[in-house]
Amino acid sequence: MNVSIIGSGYVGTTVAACLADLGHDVVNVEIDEEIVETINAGEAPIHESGLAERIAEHAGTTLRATTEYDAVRETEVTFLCLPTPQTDDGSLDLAIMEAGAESLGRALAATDDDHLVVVKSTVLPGTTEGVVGPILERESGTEIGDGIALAMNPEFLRMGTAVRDFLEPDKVVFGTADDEAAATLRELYAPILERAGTDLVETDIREAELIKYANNAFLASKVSLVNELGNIAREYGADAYEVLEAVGLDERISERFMRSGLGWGGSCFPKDVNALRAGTREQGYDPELLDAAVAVNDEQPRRLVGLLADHVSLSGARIAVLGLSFKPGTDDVRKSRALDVIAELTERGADVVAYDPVAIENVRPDYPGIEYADTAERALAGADGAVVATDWPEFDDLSFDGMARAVVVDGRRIDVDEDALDVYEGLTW
Ligand SMILES: NC(=O)c1ccc[n+]([C@@H]2O[C@H](COP(=O)([O-])OP(=O)(O)OC[C@H]3O[C@@H](n4cnc5c(N)ncnc54)[C@H](O)[C@@H]3O)[C@@H](O)[C@H]2O)c1
Ligand SMILES: O=c1ccn([C@@H]2O[C@H](COP(=O)(O)OP(=O)(O)O[C@H]3O[C@H](CO)[C@@H](O)[C@H](O)[C@H]3O)[C@@H](O)[C@H]2O)c(=O)[nH]1
Repeated sequence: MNVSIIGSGYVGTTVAACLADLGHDVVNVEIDEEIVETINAGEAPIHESGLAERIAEHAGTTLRATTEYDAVRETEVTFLCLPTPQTDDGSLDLAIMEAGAESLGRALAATDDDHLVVVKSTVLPGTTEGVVGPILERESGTEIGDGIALAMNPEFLRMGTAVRDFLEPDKVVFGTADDEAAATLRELYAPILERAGTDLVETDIREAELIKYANNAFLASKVSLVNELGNIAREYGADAYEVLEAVGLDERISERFMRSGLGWGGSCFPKDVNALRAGTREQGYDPELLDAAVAVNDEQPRRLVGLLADHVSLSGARIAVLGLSFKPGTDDVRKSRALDVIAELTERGADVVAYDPVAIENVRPDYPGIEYADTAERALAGADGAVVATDWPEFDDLSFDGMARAVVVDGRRIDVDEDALDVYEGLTW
């Protein structure tokens, strides 16, 4: 099938390379010329395991990139993989989606061929039919349902495992308004759907939109609940990891997403939970549980620094921060809890020296006032205290010998020889 993908970021690039790998002819439409050139040169614009090989194999044959929206006319299906960020008040910002839909609609005005437009970006219920659809109709001069069909196909991939998550998902969700659109999506996804273990959910567009938010709201709230239980465990002098491992043996609960500590960050959970909270309030409903999930999450970095302050006088102290990315396996620092830890430490007068195996250059421009080390050992050398903010595997069994005083507060439960330290505090154990 001939497919176009609008936007070539984490989602768009992954989906394009994987669909090419499944045998489709794919064109990426992207406004960033550097990304376009990178893909056309057979290279990956982002780092994701399994992506570079796929782009190298298919670029120039069944995968290409362009800045020209006209390319969509050579295809039958277009996926919108554009960013849906949050505004300053936390609500969903649709400006980029609207601009993309306008360009797509204008490109489709010059063809009479039937076209299926699939929203893959995360958007609140009603957006696909209430915002994207009308823009497409206005710009193309074609009515939805009479030449242009609309669908919503949310994406559940995680950063760091994007290719595997796309090709081997737990579920695929198609939100469609007509049988033909659903049939097209089934054909496009056939190899993925044939895989044992992939559930297909076929529903209406509004439900598909909400499934994505409900999924992220559930997972983020689960981690916040796990963190609250972790905080409670600590009050009782119990080990939250032992407690929650046992709790997770109940199949109704599941052992996954049970790691308590510093909380959730990244480019999705914070913005999606906030968009859902803001959108829901507009509908007249107070999402109190989601508010509480955010409040618990916001408190964890302060709790971590508070624990350190019990042992180290922070003003003028040299404090090593181990890990900057929002989770291991990525250089993404968007809404990383490590940044909240740094802000809190700095506010309390500490001199921060930070280390991360890959993310330093993404932090440096916004935090020029702190020191950066090129190894964990160098960050620890002479430090009065250390905090673990990201559970990078290389922090397991790290030597803290070089510290002025080995005071370590761990927000992620790494493997540590506690006996070799002066003080070891776990945030939730
Ligand atoms: N990153 C994830 O792990 C993930 C997972 C599932 C769903 N999502 C959702 O998918 C959507 C896309 O997220 P992302 O992380 O891929 O975003 P991203 O910021 O990584 O990439 C978006 C790309 O779109 C391009 N772009 C912007 N305006 C454009 C325009 N008018 N025309 C063409 N290209 C344009 C940008 O240059 C950028 O390369 C969001 O709604 C997000 O919430 C993200
Ligand atoms: O037990 C856990 C699991 C996760 N986290 C934290 O939660 C955040 C998010 O982690 P993860 O879900 O692995 O990362 P993302 O790549 O942001 O993926 C989420 O967000 C994507 C974008 O919407 C969705 O597609 C994915 O399904 C969803 O897992 C990170 O800060 C993790 O450190 C914990 O603290 N404890």
